[in-house]
Amino acid sequence: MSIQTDNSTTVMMVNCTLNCSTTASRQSSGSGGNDNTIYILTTVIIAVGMVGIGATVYYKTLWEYIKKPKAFLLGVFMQLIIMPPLSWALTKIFQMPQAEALGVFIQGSCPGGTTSNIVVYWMDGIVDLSVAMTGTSTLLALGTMPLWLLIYQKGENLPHNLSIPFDRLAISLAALVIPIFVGMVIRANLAKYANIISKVFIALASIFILIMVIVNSVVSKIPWVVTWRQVVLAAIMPLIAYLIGYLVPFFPGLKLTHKAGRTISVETALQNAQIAAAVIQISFGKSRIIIAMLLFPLLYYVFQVGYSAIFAGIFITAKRRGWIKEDKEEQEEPANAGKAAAVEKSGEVRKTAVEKTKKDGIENPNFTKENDVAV
Ligand SMILES: C[C@H](CCC(=O)NCCS(=O)(=O)O)[C@H]1CC[C@H]2[C@@H]3CC[C@@H]4C[C@H](O)CC[C@]4(C)[C@H]3C[C@H](O)[C@]12C
Ligand code: NA
Repeated sequence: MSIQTDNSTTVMMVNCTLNCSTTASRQSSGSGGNDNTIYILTTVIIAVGMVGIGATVYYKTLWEYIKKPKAFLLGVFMQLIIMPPLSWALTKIFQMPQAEALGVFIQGSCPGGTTSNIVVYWMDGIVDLSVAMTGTSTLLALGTMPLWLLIYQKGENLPHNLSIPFDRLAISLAALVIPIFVGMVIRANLAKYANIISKVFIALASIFILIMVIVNSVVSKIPWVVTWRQVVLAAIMPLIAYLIGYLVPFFPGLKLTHKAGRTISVETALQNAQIAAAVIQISFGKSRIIIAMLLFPLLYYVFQVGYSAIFAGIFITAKRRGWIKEDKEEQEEPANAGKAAAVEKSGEVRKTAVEKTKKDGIENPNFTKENDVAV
């Protein structure tokens, strides 16, 4: 059994090596001349958001998470090792037709979405940890994505050579790492402005990403063919990912905090939909079967952001009403140790403020507020 396609596409796909992937993407933009503009605009907006995210990250805290890598490796493991087989299993359970199933698997084998950093910020998770996980999973995806897709191609007997858009994966990585670095430099050197910059930039990016989702979807001339299986899978896949991402950290030996669990949960569920769309467009841009695949990343993106908004809403409300109290164990998070160390080092804050920071387990943005008050 093979994917239904026309001969010219098969020839193109077979001949298509890594080098021609850019050409293929240019050719495929016939189906939507605005695709490159859309891509560049979206990338710039995300980069702006990532400067904001970077401005909440204190380099020492980030380093603490990388030095004690239990939580951060678990997130990367969930993202790169658990999600692909999970997506495969779901396509089997729902007996998805081959082309549609491939779209789902491509989405499942993608690295963590950069949107996770923003969601973790709204959800009062550990942004530093999220940044470490997204960065690492995007970097490692340069290797794991081709590997998973190769395994899938062999296992499912697919006739095509799937093209991995290494250039776009690299751009995705750069658009993540460089702006976060810029933001971290702001935090380290202009601590007074870091708070306002992070708030404004993250808010701007959140609003503009939403606008982009709507505008992009309308402007691109993709035929809107969606099957019920795609909708069902896009609806349950992020939900299952959220659930296992939340439960796994409670595994007896792991002893991770609720906050870390929440962060890993978001990181597991939020997949990079842009990369998935790029893999599909570059590999199948000229083929009619692209219709059966391309809308899945859009659906997945809409659902993952939708769930995130709902969970963040519930969480924030529960916290405001005092239904949720962070555990005592939260104090032992390396984040707080790092922040407390930062406070001590700055020497501008009285000992009591240090104690309070430790006690409350305050996150970075608040820490500066604390700092400002105390100075
Ligand atoms: C704006 C969104 C991602 C924003 C974001 O935050 N990106 C960071 C990476 S991450 O995804 O968070 O990890 C992206 C994610 C999926 C995209 C659709 C995919 C199908 C289709 C492809 C066509 O070429 C253009 C129109 C099209 C409908 C696309 C519109 C828009 O571009 C969408 C919604
Ligand atoms: Na992240």
